[in-house]
Amino acid sequence: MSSSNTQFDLLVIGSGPGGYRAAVLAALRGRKVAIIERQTWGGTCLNRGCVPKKDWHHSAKLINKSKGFAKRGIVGGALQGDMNVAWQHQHEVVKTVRESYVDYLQRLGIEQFTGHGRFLDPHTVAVENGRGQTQISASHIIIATGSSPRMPAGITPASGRILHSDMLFDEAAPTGKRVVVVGGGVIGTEFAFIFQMLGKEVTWITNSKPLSKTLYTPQALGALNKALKAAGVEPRSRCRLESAEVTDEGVRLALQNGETVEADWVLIAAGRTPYTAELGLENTGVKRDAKGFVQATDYLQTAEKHIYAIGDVVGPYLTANQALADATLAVSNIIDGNTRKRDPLWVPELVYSALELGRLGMNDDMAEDEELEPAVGFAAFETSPKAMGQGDTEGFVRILADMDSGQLLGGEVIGDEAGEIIHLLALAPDRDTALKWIAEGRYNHPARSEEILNATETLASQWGLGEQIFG
Ligand SMILES: Cc1cc2nc3c(=O)[nH]c(=O)nc-3n(C[C@H](O)[C@H](O)[C@H](O)COP(=O)(O)OP(=O)(O)OC[C@H]3O[C@@H](n4cnc5c(N)ncnc54)[C@H](O)[C@@H]3O)c2cc1C
Ligand SMILES: NC(=O)c1ccc[n+]([C@@H]2O[C@H](COP(=O)([O-])OP(=O)(O)OC[C@H]3O[C@@H](n4cnc5c(N)ncnc54)[C@H](O)[C@@H]3O)[C@@H](O)[C@H]2O)c1
Repeated sequence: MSSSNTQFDLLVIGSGPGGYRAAVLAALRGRKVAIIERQTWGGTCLNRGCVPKKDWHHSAKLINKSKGFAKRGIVGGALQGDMNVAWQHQHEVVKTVRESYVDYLQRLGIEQFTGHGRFLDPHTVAVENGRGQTQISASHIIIATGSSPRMPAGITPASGRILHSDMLFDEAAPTGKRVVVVGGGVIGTEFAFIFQMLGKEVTWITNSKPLSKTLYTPQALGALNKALKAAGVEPRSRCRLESAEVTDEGVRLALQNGETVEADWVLIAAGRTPYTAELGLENTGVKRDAKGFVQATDYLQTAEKHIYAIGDVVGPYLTANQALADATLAVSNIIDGNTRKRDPLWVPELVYSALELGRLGMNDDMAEDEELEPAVGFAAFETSPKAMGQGDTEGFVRILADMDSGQLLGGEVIGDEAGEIIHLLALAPDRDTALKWIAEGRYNHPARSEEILNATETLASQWGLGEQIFG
């Protein structure tokens, strides 16, 4: 056993978007920081989540768009996908990003420990790897250990055949054309489209309508369904997977309605659970809830005042965007005292499928529940000169504002580049003046982002909010 005598200001356990960002922010503010990672640096998001998924989504979009290339004068026919090459491409991208992440940590003087972190007592964490144990002490500790895939009861993963999303990227590309995707949540909705575009024959099994548990409006989900259908992807809703067995030819899946589906491989996307295995929380006062999430206040402080927890391990909002927002908040609360509360509704959420869907803030039902009167500002991409030139006019911007004050209540951006455009709503200095800020902005023309301004204008022209927003 070796032992580090170094005392750190901050120790971060886990190097996903939450942990990585927290370490960087604390170092930028002059703190002495250490970070521990048990697996691959960068966590789920970089190695087996957002980053490789976006790489594939971009390829899927190009293939989908290529159906309309001929009428633009781009000849050669529609494009086709190759999953093996696509797998290699994301792998190279992830490797390059990972190297630059590790390099940045080094340049900031953040001490990196590779191994499994386990609390020995509330201020000491042991890092264990094949070479022995190091003990690290710190005044403050952030738990950022993320989550892992959940398999439905009785279903066991099997390499190349019965996969969860981690296996998709941690193992070689699965082979075979007949693919089943199980789950109508975010991963199911994204990968059913991606696999279909990469040349697979996708059967998509969902036990409820896709994304039905999210806050997207019926209009947004309707636009997504239309785009999925046009791409040849349709869910078989009200189907529940009961069992999956590996056969000589692939997998055999039994559904609750009595049907059997044969395929080469299946991706199971049935949710994720917080990861706190062997973390030694029993040696601290940190508590978990009934689902295993680490309990933390709105300041992200646990029952041990010097231990904070962020990202997926706190839940219930399992996005990199939330983990990044949490990191900013936890570091600020540690350094400046508890001044900032978690505000998940205002962290943008995105889905990358046959359409990009982005949203933040309240939806109509939530606004009405709060007894607010929402005015709806709307602009469709079908009249955007940029979108027309791109031949990509699906989708819209929809903004909710308070009828009296013009305060921003929430918004949706549906369509290509939603993940970029949504920042105009997310970065406004405050919600009272957000739409004024948009109204007074300077824009590049023609651009898809201008539809945010056009939707804001309809709040004035149709709802009489001209003075509040443009005055
Ligand atoms: C397929 C897929 C696609 C996704 N796409 C998106 C997207 O487009 N946009 C988005 O916002 N979100 C996306 N997500 C969600 C996003 O990846 C997660 O919400 C995010 O990674 C959570 O960040 P985190 O820092 O909390 O934890 P993680 O990224 O899970 O990182 C936690 C890290 O802690 C390490 N760790 C755990 N225990 C220990 C220990 N005891 N000692 C040392 N290290 C430990 C783990 O090895 C891991 O590297 C996606 C997820 C998946 C699965
Ligand atoms: N773009 C993003 O931000 C992004 C992308 C991917 C994943 N994520 C996060 O990762 C997490 C995990 O994603 P996910 O899609 O696995 O989870 P999810 O919780 O979003 O959806 C799981 C789905 O699986 C269904 N399901 C469960 N058991 C089933 C069964 N036996 N048969 C059929 N369907 C079944 C559920 O009804 C649900 O629709 C989510 O919380 C999500 O926020 C985010």
